[in-house]
Amino acid sequence: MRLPERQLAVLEAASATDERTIDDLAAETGLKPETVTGAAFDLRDEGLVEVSETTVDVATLSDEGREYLDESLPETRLFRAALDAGAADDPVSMGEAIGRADLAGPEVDIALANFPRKGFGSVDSGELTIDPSVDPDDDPEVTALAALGDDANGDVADIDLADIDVDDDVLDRLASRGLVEITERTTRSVTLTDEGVTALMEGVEAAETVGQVTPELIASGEWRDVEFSEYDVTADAPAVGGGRKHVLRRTADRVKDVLVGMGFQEMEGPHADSDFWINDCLFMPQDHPARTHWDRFALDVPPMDDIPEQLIERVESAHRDGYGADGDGYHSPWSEAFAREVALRGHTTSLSMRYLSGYAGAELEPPQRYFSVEKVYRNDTLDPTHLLEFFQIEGWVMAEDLSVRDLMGTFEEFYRQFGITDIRFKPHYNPYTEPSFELFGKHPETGEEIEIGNSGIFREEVTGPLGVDCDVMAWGLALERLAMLTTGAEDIRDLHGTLADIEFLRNAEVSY
Ligand SMILES: N[C@@H](Cc1ccccc1)C(=O)O
Repeated sequence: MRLPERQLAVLEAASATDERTIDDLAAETGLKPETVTGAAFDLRDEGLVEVSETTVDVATLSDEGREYLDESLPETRLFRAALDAGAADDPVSMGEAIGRADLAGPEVDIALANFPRKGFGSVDSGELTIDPSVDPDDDPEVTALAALGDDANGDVADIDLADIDVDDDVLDRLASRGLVEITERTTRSVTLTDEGVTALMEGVEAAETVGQVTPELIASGEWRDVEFSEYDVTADAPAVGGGRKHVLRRTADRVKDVLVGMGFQEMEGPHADSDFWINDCLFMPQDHPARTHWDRFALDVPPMDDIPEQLIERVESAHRDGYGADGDGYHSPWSEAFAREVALRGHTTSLSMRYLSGYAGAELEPPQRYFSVEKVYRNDTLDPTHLLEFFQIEGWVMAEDLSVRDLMGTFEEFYRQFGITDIRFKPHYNPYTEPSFELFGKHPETGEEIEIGNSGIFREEVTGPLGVDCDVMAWGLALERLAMLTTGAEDIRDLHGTLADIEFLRNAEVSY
């Protein structure tokens, strides 16, 4: 029989009568434990060994536990200091006992909490009394700490809980104090089967195998002749957490791919923009509540001066007098100075305005499709579905004769690419679109309908002054909400920010 070298080494080191652990075999063969595990599973598949598994609870002292093992628990030190100060006879002041015990920082609270709990004595109006019948060396927590720290070299080690005699309650207490950590450990052991013994007696030869293809093997052509070891995808291996793109960034990339695939071009433009592009072009009255300070991050910078004069005039006239023959304006104040003020954009519809007006590039002839996936800023209150900064998926289609069916069909097609087929529409109001619709999607975990976007067909009061004389349907969708639907995250703050769970970020998938 021929076996790959590592399998042969494990086979020879294994015994038919003694179970040998992976660690033993690794020490004997000089192979890494994960290599031995892989080889053991291969040998098992060939019927040459048996692999058994046992799970044990092991305890390890934490750094703090180790420290107390060397220097005594804070409450023990407090007891001794109080005893020295005569607290067995008369109460001593807490300050004096703490000073004598040389307790500092958090140790003081730890000592004062555990001292009465253990019946060492009492703490009353700033004074300590001790119970002289107590011997702090009999404290079961102290004995347990000593048992856990006691390995042959006096080093901290993992101790199999079955090997020591420590009460469960005491152990739980030490764990809740953060002095020991209890974990489950699986140990695998290997024994030769009859077939394994027979194979060894008949003689096994080592076949040289290659674990990994290298550029050298390919370049030299040697790969044709070597024998490759087989992969066992079920074998244990250390997890490698490599760097990867953030799930939100990957979702954004995916959104861009989908929209480009649907024939859209990407827009770009400034995060800090004039109120003109953010609001005035959208026929948002200047005294609209959302334009006041509580929704807007105003910036203390000079006003924006390079806005086309004629466009300003047309927009102002739409606000004051309305657009078209039967137009009726807002009859509310309109100030050019306010229009030129700069703020962080609260939506990326500012980019749509720049492009539709022809300011961002060429005059556009229908049909056209544009999008952006960019950050927006709102002075909202943080909660599970709101952040102060988020990504908006902005988009619009310019064409002759668009209808609500085009709008709905576009969203159905877009969300279908993410496996979302049950979006719902709700009539809505925006000052700049008519009709308007909010979009809702069902959260995969909670079943709740969450708002995922806002959309509509731009009013003539918007398109007219921009110089567009056909239909434009448009939307702003929330990237984070889409990611909540695709990843199942229930709180937007689980997706990014300081609360996000690193394991979630390592493993979250973006659906394709
Ligand atoms: N600007 C809107 C989205 C939207 C864009 C274009 C048309 C209609 C709605 C929002 O932020 O909610």
